[in-house]
Amino acid sequence: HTVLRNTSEPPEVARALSRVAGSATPRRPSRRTCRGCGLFSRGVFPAHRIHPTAQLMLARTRLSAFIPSLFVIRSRLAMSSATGTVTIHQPLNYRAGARVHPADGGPAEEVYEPATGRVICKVLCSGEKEVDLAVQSAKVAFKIWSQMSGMERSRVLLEAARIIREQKEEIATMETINNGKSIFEARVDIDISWQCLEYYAGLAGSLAGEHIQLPGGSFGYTRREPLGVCVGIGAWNYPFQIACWKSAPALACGNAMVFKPSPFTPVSVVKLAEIFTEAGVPKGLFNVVQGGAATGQFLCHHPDVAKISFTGSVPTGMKIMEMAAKGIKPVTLELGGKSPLIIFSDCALENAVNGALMANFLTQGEVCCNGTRVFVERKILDVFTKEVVKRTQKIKIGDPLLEDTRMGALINRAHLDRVQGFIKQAKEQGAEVLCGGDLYVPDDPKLKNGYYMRPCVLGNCTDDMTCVKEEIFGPVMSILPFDTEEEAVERANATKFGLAGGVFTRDIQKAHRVVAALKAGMCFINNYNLSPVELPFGGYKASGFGRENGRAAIEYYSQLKTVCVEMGDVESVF
Ligand SMILES: NC(=O)C1=CN([C@@H]2O[C@H](COP(=O)(O)OP(=O)(O)OC[C@H]3O[C@@H](n4cnc5c(N)ncnc54)[C@H](O)[C@@H]3O)[C@@H](O)[C@H]2O)C=CC1
Ligand SMILES: C[N+](C)(C)CCCC(=O)O
Repeated sequence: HTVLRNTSEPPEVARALSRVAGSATPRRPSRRTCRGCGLFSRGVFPAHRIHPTAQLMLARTRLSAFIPSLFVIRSRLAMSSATGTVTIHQPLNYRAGARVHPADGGPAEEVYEPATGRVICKVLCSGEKEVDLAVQSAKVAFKIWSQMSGMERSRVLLEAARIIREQKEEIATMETINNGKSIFEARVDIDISWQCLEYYAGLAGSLAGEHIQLPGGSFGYTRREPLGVCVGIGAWNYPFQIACWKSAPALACGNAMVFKPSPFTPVSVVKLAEIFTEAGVPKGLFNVVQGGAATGQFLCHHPDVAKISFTGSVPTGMKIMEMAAKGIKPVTLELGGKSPLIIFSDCALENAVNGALMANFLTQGEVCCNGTRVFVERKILDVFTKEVVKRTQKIKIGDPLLEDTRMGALINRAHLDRVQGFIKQAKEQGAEVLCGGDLYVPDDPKLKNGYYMRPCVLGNCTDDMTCVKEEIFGPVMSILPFDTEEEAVERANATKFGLAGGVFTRDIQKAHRVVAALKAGMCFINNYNLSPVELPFGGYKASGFGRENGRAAIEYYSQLKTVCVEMGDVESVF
């Protein structure tokens, strides 16, 4: 019924695509078309009657009208998977369109639920053979996917976005259980994830080259071509979202992907792989290999990998770049930060306080672009600090699956200890703990072994303190007074990092002047930590290079071919 396209690809892709196309283009019945399938009746079937085969279509439509209510039930079930109850038994690798156990690999590693400290599953780290199988499976799918038009790829990505929306509650719940962030935030992450797929679905159909006239009627043109099999390596703070930020532009450009999440958060990305398959990507287009550094190294060294996109720490980023250099592979590096947030005395105070909380305490402070160095103009230092402390003390910590929780548990015991170590050192170096910083033990007995701490505000800070220089990746804000704009900008830039920065002021000229002077890839004026997928995101200096999101990401997942066409004769110099 919905033959909207050429049928040169394998039947499963054709079937999936026509299903997608069919559901994406509802047909309005007209007097001369069949009310069921929308086909022109050719007079054989009177307009008021329904084409017999279309009765099946109508039944399907009625069924799909019923399906949303099934999803509501499913979502409610997902929501009932309370903290401390979930265990995962399914395989966590995904290859050639199915969950699989790795063909080889190292020992199994335990995966925790940060809210309770319980083991929710074990992850089998993939070895060289498994990595190779995943790359080979991606290569096969790449041959099909890269030949499809942008519009065809767009339909599949839109369908994947739709399925994510539909399963949002289930995915967000899993993300909360495995990462420890509040369900409130996890839902936002999943929204940003499907929006990212929608955005690149929108761009896929418009990817094009140029036509350039040359003398004598000759001409040249450029083709924007995919790179091949891309590797995505993710951090644990935004497991599902990072996978979408990488796979959406990669797939829109016609690439295949092998993704390795952090071994701390292996769960939700396999769901994404299943959704891509359900949406109609060729089997093997998006694969998941689980594991840590060793698995990552097999991926980076693989000769058939065309590109590596990495999100993680600066030290690992350096290693990735070294490995990529050996194979002349392009890399995108989204690394850490120690971003400045500059609050001028002419700001709207309440907005600035809200901004400072947004800049520091999302996802328990485990956010790369956090504005953890809060420079406050001395004139408002006291009032600002007092208000920030008051609001920080009110943040509701606890069971991340509860609706009113705003801060859950940190990723694991080792990381919690590390953050605690930074606070201890800050005190030794002369900083004053204005609030929080201590461990938090919830009343609920099942949460006793979770990794909670109270969000912390540090006063009396100076630029040379470790807490001001190093990325803590926890809920710790350092407040630093300043007197002049020049001083604030200079101190803001005095860091090896350059991921983000922010300014709060009512003076628009000052706002633009200051962000223009900040050496950072992502700047905010009068807000912080928003993530519109339309805007490019990425760092300067040690925070990495390449961009995710926005049109800019297309550059990093495609390459340009130039074709020079001679319309005359060849004039040889020989
Ligand atoms: N700029 C950005 O967008 C973001 C940056 N980050 C940064 O990530 C860090 C926290 O995340 P982590 O997972 O602890 O970072 P990490 O660098 O330890 O690990 C990141 C990923 O790299 C893998 N990996 C580790 N060693 C490897 C190696 N030798 N070869 C290949 N892969 C390897 C890990 O298994 C994981 O999947 C923070 O520094 C944070 O700032 C986190 C999120 C976003
Ligand atoms: C979504 N946002 C802006 C809060 C953080 C994104 C970067 C990261 O993965 O840490």
